[in-house]
Amino acid sequence: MSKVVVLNHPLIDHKMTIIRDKNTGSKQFRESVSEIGGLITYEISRDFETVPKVVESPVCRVDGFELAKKIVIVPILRAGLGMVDGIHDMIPHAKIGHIGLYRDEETLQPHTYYAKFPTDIKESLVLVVDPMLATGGSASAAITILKDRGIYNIRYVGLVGTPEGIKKLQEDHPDVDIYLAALDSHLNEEGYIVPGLGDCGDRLFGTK
Ligand SMILES: O=P(O)(O)OC[C@H]1O[C@H](OP(=O)(O)OP(=O)(O)O)[C@H](O)[C@@H]1O
Ligand SMILES: O=c1cc[nH]c(=O)[nH]1
Ligand SMILES: [Mg+2]
Repeated sequence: MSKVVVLNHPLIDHKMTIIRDKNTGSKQFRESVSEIGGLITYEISRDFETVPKVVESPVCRVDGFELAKKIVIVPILRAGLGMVDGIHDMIPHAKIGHIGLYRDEETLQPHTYYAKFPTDIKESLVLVVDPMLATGGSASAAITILKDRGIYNIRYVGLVGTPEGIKKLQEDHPDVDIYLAALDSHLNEEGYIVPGLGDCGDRLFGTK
């Protein structure tokens, strides 16, 4: 069974409260989503494998390290895009793939409209990023899209999750560890996370 890590960090909690606040404007919302993406990445990269690397400092030869695996960030469009800059700031050499999915408002089922990945993604550690893990349908479908292409080294990185979403993701993809900034109570009848932060895509892009 996969690991579920709910990050417990004062800066993350502080910024999560900013984005939960309905009075937060779109500029601060966007900036905070991105910054939380960066903070999560710093925390979850503690166990990234490294390999030795020798360099010459201006003074002498020094034994150092570099990341063993390439990293690919795969945001689920649209809302996942909001986390990309913050993650990329932490791992500037990471490449970026994209999966386009939207959730049908009535059935809550995910529909795929786009998928594009770097050519060397199979040898990379893939971070699937999406702020909202609600029913878990979108995250599960995105990971299935990757696995159908032979991509298996995957972690899910989100901001707000629900027990329902975690259960779905763990059942469908027991090999994919789940990292979240917060675990919320439940879904309401419209499939929104309670307390959540509303429609993340709409708040990021001003579409409502
Ligand atoms: O866990 P689920 O029940 O599948 O819900 C979560 C999905 O819903 C939102 O996307 P949405 O469909 O609103 O698309 P958008 O990001 O383009 O607004 C969110 O960004 C997730 O991708
Ligand atoms: O609460 C929710 C659930 C799905 N998608 C969102 O943006 N918010
Ligand atoms: Mg949306």
